[in-house]
Amino acid sequence: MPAPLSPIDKAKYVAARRASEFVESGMKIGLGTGSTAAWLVRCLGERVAGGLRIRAVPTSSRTASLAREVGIEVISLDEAKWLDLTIDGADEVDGNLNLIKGGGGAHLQEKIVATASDRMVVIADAGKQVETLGAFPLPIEVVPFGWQTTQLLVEEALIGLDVLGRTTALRMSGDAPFVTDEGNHILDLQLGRIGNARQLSLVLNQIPGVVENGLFIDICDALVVGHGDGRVLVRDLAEGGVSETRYALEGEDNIFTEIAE
Ligand SMILES: O=C[C@H](O)[C@H](O)[C@H](O)COP(=O)(O)O
Repeated sequence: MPAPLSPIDKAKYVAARRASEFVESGMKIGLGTGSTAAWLVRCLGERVAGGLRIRAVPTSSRTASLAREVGIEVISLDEAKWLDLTIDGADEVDGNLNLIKGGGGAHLQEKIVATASDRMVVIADAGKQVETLGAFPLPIEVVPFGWQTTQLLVEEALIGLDVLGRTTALRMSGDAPFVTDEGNHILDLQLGRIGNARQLSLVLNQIPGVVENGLFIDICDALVVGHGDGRVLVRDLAEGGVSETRYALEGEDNIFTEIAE
C-alpha cells in the first residue's frame, strides 16, 4: 500500500487533477517542472492510458523522463511550434497571477514554453499565494562565463529599485554549482519584497550574462489552487470569478474522487 499523502501533497495532487481536466484529445500541451507538475504528468498519463491523445513539450529533462515513463508522447517545441495549453507549478503567485518560478532551475524553458502557448494554467497548493512577490528568492539563470562579474552587475542594477534586499547566492548542488538543462548557473536573489516586478524583470534581463529571470509577468491566464482537504479553487482571468471543485478521499488507498462541482 502506498504511503499516505501529506496534506501538501494532497493539495498539489488535487490541483493537478483538476487542471488535467482542461486537457482535450488532439491538444499539444506544455508540461511544467517540479513536484506539482509531476502530479499533473501522472494524472495525464492515466488519461492517456484511457485513450486521451496528446503530444507534449516538457520544460525539463526531468519532466521529459516522467512523461515518457507514463506513456505521454513527447515532442520538441520546434516540432510543436505553438501549444494549446501549458500547465505548470509556481513558487509564488500574486493576486494578478504574476509569478516567481525557477525554484527547480527550469524557468528558462518554462518561460519559453508558456509564452508559446494559447493559455498558461498554474497549479499550486494554497501556500504559494502571496500578496506581494519577493519572499521566495528570485532565480536568475546566468551563463557560467564570468558569472561573478554578472553577479556584481545584478546587485548594482538593483540600486534605486523598489526592493527590500539585493543579495545574491550562487545555487549549489552538493559541492558544485547547480547546472541547468541549458548548461548555465543560477543566482538566487534575496529581495524580500518586489515593488515593481515588470521593471525589475526588464532591468535584470538587460544585464550581459543574464539569460532569464524567474518573474512571469502577464503570462499566466488561470490559477488552480489545491487544499489539503480536497478543495480546489479555479480562478480564470478571462472568465472572471472563482469556481470550486471538491475531491474526497476514497477508502484507505489515497485515491481521490470528485464529489462536487
Ligand atoms: O524550476 C522549477 C519550476 O519553476 C517549478 O514549477 C516551481 O519551482 C514550483 O515547484 P513545486 O511544484 O515543486 O513547488
